[in-house]
Amino acid sequence: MKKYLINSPSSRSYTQRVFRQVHPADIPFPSFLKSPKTCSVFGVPMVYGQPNHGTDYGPQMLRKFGLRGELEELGWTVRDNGDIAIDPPHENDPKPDSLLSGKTKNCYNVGKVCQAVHELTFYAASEGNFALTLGGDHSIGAGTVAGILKARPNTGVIWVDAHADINTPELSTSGNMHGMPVAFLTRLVEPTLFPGWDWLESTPPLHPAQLVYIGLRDVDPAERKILKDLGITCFTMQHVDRYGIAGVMERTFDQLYGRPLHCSYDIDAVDPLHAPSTGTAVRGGLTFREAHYLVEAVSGTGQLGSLDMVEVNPGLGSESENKETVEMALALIDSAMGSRIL
Ligand SMILES: NC(=[NH2+])NCCC[C@H](N)C(=O)O
Ligand SMILES: [Mn+2]
Ligand SMILES: [Mn+2]
Repeated sequence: MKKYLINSPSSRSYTQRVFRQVHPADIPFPSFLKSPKTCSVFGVPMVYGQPNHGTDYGPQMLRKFGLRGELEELGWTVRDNGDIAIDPPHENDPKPDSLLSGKTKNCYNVGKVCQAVHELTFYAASEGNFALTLGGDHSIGAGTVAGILKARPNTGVIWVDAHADINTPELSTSGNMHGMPVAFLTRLVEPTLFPGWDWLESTPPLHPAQLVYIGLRDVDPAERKILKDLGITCFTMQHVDRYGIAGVMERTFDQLYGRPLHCSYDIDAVDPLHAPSTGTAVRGGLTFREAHYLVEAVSGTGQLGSLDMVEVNPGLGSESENKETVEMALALIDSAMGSRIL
């Protein structure tokens, strides 16, 4: 019998491995990745899913702070595909019928960027590569996850975020599309109603049972209802308090057992004390160690095949805040890719 209840007794299998494994060499190699282990890196300097400048500097800053060298040190063959070209939205871009579909800022632009991104992650994953996507704002998660699902349809998605990003255009109060990718992925939204999004129909929908949230603490009222109606597993910050991050990870792996894993890490899941430079910071987030343990545990399952690091905005804060945020994001990528203390 499948267990989706967060309080169900643990199957232990993942957990035992998580605690046994302390060295990257001990992490079991996912059967769906080729050898030598190869990481395809995609920069997606996207800003049009939200109102701030600066998320477009995310990819180049992560590279500048030493991404490639650190991945290579962890034993990865790195294929850095550079940044994808993103055209700004144009006033002649097709617009959805607003009566039918509510508010979507830059709908066509975001859709087209996600289409390009889904082709990249699909291709990388089909070749047996690890797909590492550097954002950019979180609207691109609709693209990364859709492409991964096309290549590995039974993938389990761990959405690490202060926010649920599951607003539908109808219900969104901001109209910012970085608050909507999960609604598109789970098909709460009919892709053909939205110009730029028809390609999504060629990808498998994300089933609610394939999705787990960790770190939530700022959920809109309409999102709360959706999460409840769909029965999506949410580990809010209150659950982190209650079970501890290790308990949350155990429960996550119980639900997603046996699936390849994708982790979509919004840096705003981390407490603003450690990652202040992000557009929608919310206090009361993951501590430095909780944020790391989360990805160490995911990596320790030996099932992680793709990762997004998004919403790093090195243009928002002071110089030291920006540096701290980029360093935090980079350290989290390292942990997800196999870095351990000992
Ligand atoms: N990826 C993010 N940081 N999303 C923030 C979303 C905030 C809010 N729920 C909205 O829909 O606008
Ligand atoms: Mn997000
Ligand atoms: Mn967020």
